[in-house]
Amino acid sequence: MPETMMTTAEEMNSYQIALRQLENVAGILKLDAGTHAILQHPKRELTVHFPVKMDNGETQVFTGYRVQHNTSRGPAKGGLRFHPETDIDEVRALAMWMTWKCAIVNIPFGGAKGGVVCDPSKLSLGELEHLTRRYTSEISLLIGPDSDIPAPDVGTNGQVMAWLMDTYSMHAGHTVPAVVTGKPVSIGGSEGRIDATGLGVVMVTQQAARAQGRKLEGARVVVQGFGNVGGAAARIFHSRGAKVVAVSDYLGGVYNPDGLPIPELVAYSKANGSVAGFPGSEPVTNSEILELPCDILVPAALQNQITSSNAGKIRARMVVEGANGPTTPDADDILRERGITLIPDVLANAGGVTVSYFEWVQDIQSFFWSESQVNHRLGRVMTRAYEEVSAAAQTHNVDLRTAAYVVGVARVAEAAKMRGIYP
Ligand SMILES: NC(=O)C1=CN([C@@H]2O[C@H](COP(=O)(O)OP(=O)(O)OC[C@H]3O[C@@H](n4cnc5c(N)ncnc54)[C@H](O)[C@@H]3O)[C@@H](O)[C@H]2O)C=CC1
Ligand SMILES: O=C(O)CCC(=O)C(=O)O
Repeated sequence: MPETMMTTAEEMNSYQIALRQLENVAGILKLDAGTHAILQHPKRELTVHFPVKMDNGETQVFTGYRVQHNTSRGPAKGGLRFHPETDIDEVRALAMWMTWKCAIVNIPFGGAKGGVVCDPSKLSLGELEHLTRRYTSEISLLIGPDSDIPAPDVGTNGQVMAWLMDTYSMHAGHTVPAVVTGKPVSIGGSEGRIDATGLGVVMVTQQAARAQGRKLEGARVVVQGFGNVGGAAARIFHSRGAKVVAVSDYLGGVYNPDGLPIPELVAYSKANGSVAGFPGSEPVTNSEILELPCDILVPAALQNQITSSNAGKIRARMVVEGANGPTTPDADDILRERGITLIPDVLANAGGVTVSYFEWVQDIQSFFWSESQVNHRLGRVMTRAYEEVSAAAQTHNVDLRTAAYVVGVARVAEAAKMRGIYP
């Protein structure tokens, strides 16, 4: 039985936090005990240990996971993380969050996530390819275009997705583009997928700002994490007239209260492997960056960044969760009490999986859309999801995270009930 209540909120791991969040809405939704119990548990988990021949001739054994949380609404969907500190509970939490996220944006997928315990920055390109191909072979029991479709997450990218697609296709004996999303466009990826998560973050921020009678133009934005999500979000905020005053990556951050020239910063980061040291800016650490004065704070790196230790020091009007799980439940309470609006991960970063859905549809049809078609459809999905979550917040008089869970969990429970799988 998953344990949620034995530990204080700050000591909880990501899976325990995910269970606590589910528990918070079980009462509102009057979930029966059987349905609640089923939603607490991942449907299927696979742990694999697999060898990779390293460049120095030695064999190293890596551990990987693929967890499918729920498939009531469709095939399991979710990213693949390469990170030295990933573990089964992190992957379980991320899989559960995918289930709710797909339901909130109302796309026909369940939730899954994968992980390999490794530091991709310490692997050569060849080692990374061998690791990806071997992991794909090991999880090929589970994945497929009708069953479970991986995508990029922390530490993985379009190249990794290309190797995954190729390995799966070699087993199948023919090309199967729809087995994975976030692929390069040249092999069946979708226009717009690279920027989709960041664009979705900006779209929901714009809606929330409008609802508060504020504008994005001139708003001060701070972004923690400068990868696929944070980098794109910073670029798009900048292009829409917001003032991005600070950004960071795992090596450190940079701050300029007058606004950073984001296109130059992107070029600097590409050339130097980090934003740290960008000329004309002050250095900030990854904890300092969260406490800078701003209108919009976007944590877009990892989990548990905003905790009870720093939530009282956040000086943003709005926190928009680009990352999955950056805020602990205790910090949620503190931010709410301080009147800081929080747009939760399962809504704020759902643009990525939404365009992954579009990619899967295009692959199945072998009929491809332009970037403006993709972005237009993404805008419709994000707008509707934001409106539905806001409406649930008003109806139940709850914060946006609870409201998002009300929408997502209700849809999953309803699908399960209709299929007659659960009581
Ligand atoms: N890639 C996607 O489409 C989606 C990603 N997400 C979530 O967004 C977050 C970021 O993912 P990606 O951008 O894809 O990963 P990424 O690997 O492209 O980038 C991660 C960024 O965070 C930085 N970082 C790592 N550790 C850090 C630390 N301790 N402090 C500050 N920065 C740190 C890295 O230097 C890098 O700039 C994750 O929580 C992921 O699950 C959510 C939805 C979709
Ligand atoms: O694009 C996808 O399928 C999943 C992206 C992802 O891993 C996430 O939303 O956390």
